[in-house]
Amino acid sequence: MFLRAGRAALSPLVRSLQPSPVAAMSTGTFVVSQPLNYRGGARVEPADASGTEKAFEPATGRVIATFTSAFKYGVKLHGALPNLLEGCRIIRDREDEIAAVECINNGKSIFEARLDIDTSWQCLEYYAGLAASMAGEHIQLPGGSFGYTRREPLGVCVGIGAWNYPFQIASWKSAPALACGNAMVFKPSPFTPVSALLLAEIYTEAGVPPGLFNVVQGGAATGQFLCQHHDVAKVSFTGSVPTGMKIMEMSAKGIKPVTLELGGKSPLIIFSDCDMNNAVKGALMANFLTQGQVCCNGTRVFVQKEILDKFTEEVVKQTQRIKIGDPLLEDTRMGPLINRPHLERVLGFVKVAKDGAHCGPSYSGGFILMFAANCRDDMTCVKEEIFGPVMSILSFDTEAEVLERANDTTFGLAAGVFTRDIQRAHRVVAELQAGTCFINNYNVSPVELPFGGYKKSGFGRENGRVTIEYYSQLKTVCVEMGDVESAF
Ligand SMILES: NC(=O)C1=CN([C@@H]2O[C@H](COP(=O)(O)OP(=O)(O)OC[C@H]3O[C@@H](n4cnc5c(N)ncnc54)[C@H](O)[C@@H]3O)[C@@H](O)[C@H]2O)C=CC1
Ligand SMILES: C[N+](C)(C)CCCC(=O)O
Repeated sequence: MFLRAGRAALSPLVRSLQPSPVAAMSTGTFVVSQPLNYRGGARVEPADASGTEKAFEPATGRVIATFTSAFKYGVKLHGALPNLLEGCRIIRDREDEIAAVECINNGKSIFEARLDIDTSWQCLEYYAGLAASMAGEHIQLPGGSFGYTRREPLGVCVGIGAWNYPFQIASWKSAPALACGNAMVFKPSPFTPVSALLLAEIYTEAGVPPGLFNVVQGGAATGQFLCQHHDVAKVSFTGSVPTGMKIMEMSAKGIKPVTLELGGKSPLIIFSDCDMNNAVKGALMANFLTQGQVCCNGTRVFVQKEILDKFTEEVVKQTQRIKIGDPLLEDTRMGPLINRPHLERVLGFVKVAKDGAHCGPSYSGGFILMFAANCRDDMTCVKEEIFGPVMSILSFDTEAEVLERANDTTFGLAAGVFTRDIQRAHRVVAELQAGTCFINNYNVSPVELPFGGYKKSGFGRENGRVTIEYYSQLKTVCVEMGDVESAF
């Protein structure tokens, strides 16, 4: 039975930031006063404002922005390929400032926010390279005739984001969309409306034509409006399964392709021949990034019986060392959950888990961290996505048994295996029903690798070369070099 929590005294940001409109940020002081919709290359108040919403700083509960939701939208395509490399350079230059905004609005630690900004500029850099190498095929046909294919943009793509990786999600969607010659209208989660605006301004500064990347603020109604809009050619969505179903239904009416990055309840399998030190670090990476609010987290940790006690003991030891508190402090590794209703939802799972497993929560304010040992597969905390810092540990005997249990879920986003036996590692991942599998690591995200799910975790991919296919359409050109052989 183990738990650990606490709320550090909120203290001023010690890092000094570059002068900028949002400089000198420290916990409890940051306020955004500029408009949060972005259109035609500038921050604007929408003409068709449908009411205002508030955005909060999770660490203090303070309002940091009051913003206007929008409902009308028109975007023109320019057919210009944007300079993503320059965007990448600006993000790197402004990394500290963007990370601080992300940390304040989301609650994740500044340390982690910087890693997210790294994977964001890496994504722009990657697709800047791919944009120049996009090519079709040349196919020879009888009689000297031939055909070729060309990749063409889809048009205006809509990106709808969740609140857990606000800047990264906006980057992972917009970079491939723009690299393929599309325009994008991005709607962030109303909980985290701020950092997408920084990305929009960076694109403009990088010379991206006005109107190519736009930000529309709002909740479900704005999202629905965008999905149903007749000018929209594609929707890429990151969020929950129930919303994903609605997005697919709406898109089906317009025969629009969708990419769905949805939830998960991923297995992490630890065999007794693993490198224990790495396996424990892997389990922490699989569960506690962004306060556990990560879709691909390996929340069902299956540990082979021989090493269960030792592994559990080590996980507890290292979990107790995680520094919880003010997310803007350099040594903090875990901040608050996104908001109080979400905290209460997570605690609800914990309460139910306590009846069956050896565990227990401890919290104060928005901060909590716990795990449940000796879980059973039928427990609610093992079956349902919690989206919080709650790791469930289960024991197993054999490879065949653990594979069956690992796959016994309607989700299929990610999975992991720790073992020193290379044959077993590949045999096991081949059997795992998950779109993204890790061997001897977890939750690393090289942008060169496609990311996405199986089953109810969605379809389509983000990152990697293949994502070009999700943001473009293939035109086939058939060329006759002889005479027409008419049937008439
Ligand atoms: N697979 C992945 O990459 C990720 C999946 N998620 C999943 O997202 C969930 C948490 O994120 P939330 O923001 O709470 O999810 P959510 O589904 O409530 O909201 C996601 C986005 O959809 C918008 N939205 C809500 N209803 C809509 C509707 N009817 N039509 C159009 N748009 C609508 C929201 O305003 C928000 O921008 C978790 O279940 C998590 O697993 C989160 C991050 C990454
Ligand atoms: C970056 N990573 C792999 C930890 C999570 C990305 C998916 C998400 O948005 O939850």
